[in-house]
Amino acid sequence: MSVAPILITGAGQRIGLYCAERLLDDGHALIVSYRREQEGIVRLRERGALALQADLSEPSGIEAFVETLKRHTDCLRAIVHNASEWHAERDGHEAEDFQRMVGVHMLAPYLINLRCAELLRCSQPGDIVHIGDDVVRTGSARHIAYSASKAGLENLTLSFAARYAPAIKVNGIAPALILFNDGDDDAYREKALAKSALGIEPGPAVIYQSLRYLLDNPYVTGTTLTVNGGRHLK
Ligand SMILES: NC(=O)C1=CN([C@@H]2O[C@H](COP(=O)(O)OP(=O)(O)OC[C@H]3O[C@@H](n4cnc5c(N)ncnc54)[C@H](OP(=O)(O)O)[C@@H]3O)[C@@H](O)[C@H]2O)C=CC1
Ligand SMILES: Nc1nc2c(c(=O)[nH]1)N=C([C@H](O)[C@@H](O)CO)CN2
Repeated sequence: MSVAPILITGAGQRIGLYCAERLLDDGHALIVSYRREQEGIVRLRERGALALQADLSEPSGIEAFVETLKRHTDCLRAIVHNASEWHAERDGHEAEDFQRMVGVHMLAPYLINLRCAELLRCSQPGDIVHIGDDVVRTGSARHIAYSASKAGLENLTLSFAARYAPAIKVNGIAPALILFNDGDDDAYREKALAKSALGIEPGPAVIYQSLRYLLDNPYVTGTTLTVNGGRHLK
């Protein structure tokens, strides 16, 4: 097992949980953040991961998480910012949702990157990976605030890559449809699949392949990998 742990946020379910398990399979020590205690977190603990509870939507929760993290480690191999809230515009909740998504998608990566760069410098190299969204390329009529917050995250990739080179590489992954949600009906699924040239729901392995590439490639920084099935071709 490699000594310096990898931190992945939002690892309680779906893509984050899948990538956390694959990192463990590949012999990495692992620290995860979660918001709700779920079966996936129990399983990660059983496999030796350190699980830290955190709500990353507000400054106090983010700072408390960083303080707890630093009590458990003084070295990190990588930080993967995966935690995310995906809200369409909701009447009467626009400002609250906007602030929450800017919090989770921008403020949390911003503060964690600033506060934890010292931990990453013990690894050669250190890596930061932001999980964004291909929707940044076009915007979204139904997820305006979500798309804008992910656009901000994509810009953080450029700024932190410039600030932290050469000791730390900073990159992004911009997925389009990877995994449907349980409540997605057939009509929604058919419409979503038709938006890409490849027309499939690929599942989380394609995100882990992208994460693995970024962790293993010593000559890539300031880059956002598009993993969108060719949506830009339609
Ligand atoms: N699924 C897809 O098809 C696509 C996903 N993406 C991006 O990929 C990443 C993973 O997607 P997916 O697995 O679907 O994500 P989910 O919607 O399943 O959410 C991932 C995790 O984020 C955590 N989270 C949400 N809000 C907060 C918060 N305020 N503080 C701390 N943690 C929080 C949740 O924790 P808990 O469960 O404990 O509440 C959840 O486990 C995300 O960044 C997403 O935006 C981009 C495009 C497509
Ligand atoms: N945090 C999340 N972000 C996103 C999700 C999700 O389930 N959780 N899902 C999508 C969709 O797959 C979209 O890409 C296609 O409908 C986007 N972001």
